Amino acid sequence: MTSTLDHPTLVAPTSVSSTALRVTFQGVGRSFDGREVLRDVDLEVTPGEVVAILGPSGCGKSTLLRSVSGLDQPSAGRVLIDGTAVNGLDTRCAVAFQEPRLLPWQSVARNVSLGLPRGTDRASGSARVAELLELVELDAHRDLRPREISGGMAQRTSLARALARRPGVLLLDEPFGALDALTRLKMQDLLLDIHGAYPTTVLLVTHDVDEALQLADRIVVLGRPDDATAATVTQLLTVQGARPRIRNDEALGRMRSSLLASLGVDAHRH
Ligand SMILES: Nc1ncnc2c1ncn2[C@@H]1O[C@H](COP(=O)(O)OP(=O)(O)OP(=O)(O)O)[C@@H](O)[C@H]1O
Repeated sequence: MTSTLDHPTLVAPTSVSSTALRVTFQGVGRSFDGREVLRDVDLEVTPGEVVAILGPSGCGKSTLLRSVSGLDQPSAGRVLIDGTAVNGLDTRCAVAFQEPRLLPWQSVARNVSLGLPRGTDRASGSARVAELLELVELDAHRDLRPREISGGMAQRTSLARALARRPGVLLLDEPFGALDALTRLKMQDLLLDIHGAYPTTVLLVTHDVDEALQLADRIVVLGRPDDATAATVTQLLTVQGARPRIRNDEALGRMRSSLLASLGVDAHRH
């Protein structure tokens, strides 16, 4: 990778600003074909907060995230953004997935511009794209096509595209899950820089306990209590300490062990 992410000092472009929005889950439940996946999820995410969602595979993390963007509708309860119920695709949110989902025949810059709100005029659109490319350190690579860039660069393009519309809520579904370990750590640092420059509300689904501990203000654990058939919030933890956090900090280590145990993993083996 040819980026300068090894030097993560970032000067926030002054015009990158947004209104971070509150997200409220009220008794959210979801069943598919009569099979209950989620039940009674209640959670309040404050504006500008970073909340990580952990839980065993298939417990409904992505489904919960999709209910915020309107990509999926709960069968019970509701999701509110800034006090208004989500009803269909919600333009206050932007989503980034594990796969960057870039258009292969378009340049990096053009892919980012696809995230601009409809009706953005040409001049402010290209200024916005230039700002975002600088933010994710891709300004030197703006004319390359997706096949010419690394997985990490593609994921940075996807993040920039998600930020293009200045979302009040940024939804990240395993955004770094397909990246190698080193790129993943750099992307976590970059996400903190992005959040510093652009302090929107972030909901992050991850399988990685360390990633959650590094990035989140709070961690939500979804699970099925006492052999219940559906998952709900089984733990809600506040992560202490300003970010970036020291990765081998003792208190974080204790939290890590307890999270791994609650996910059914023996911390001594990992
Ligand atoms: N559109 C759908 N139709 C039917 N079943 C679905 C649909 N979407 C999700 N499911 C089911 O709901 C359950 C939860 O899926 P979801 O993808 O939300 O879990 P997850 O916790 O994100 O999983 P993973 O960690 O493996 O990504 C799974 O059993 C899945 O098969």
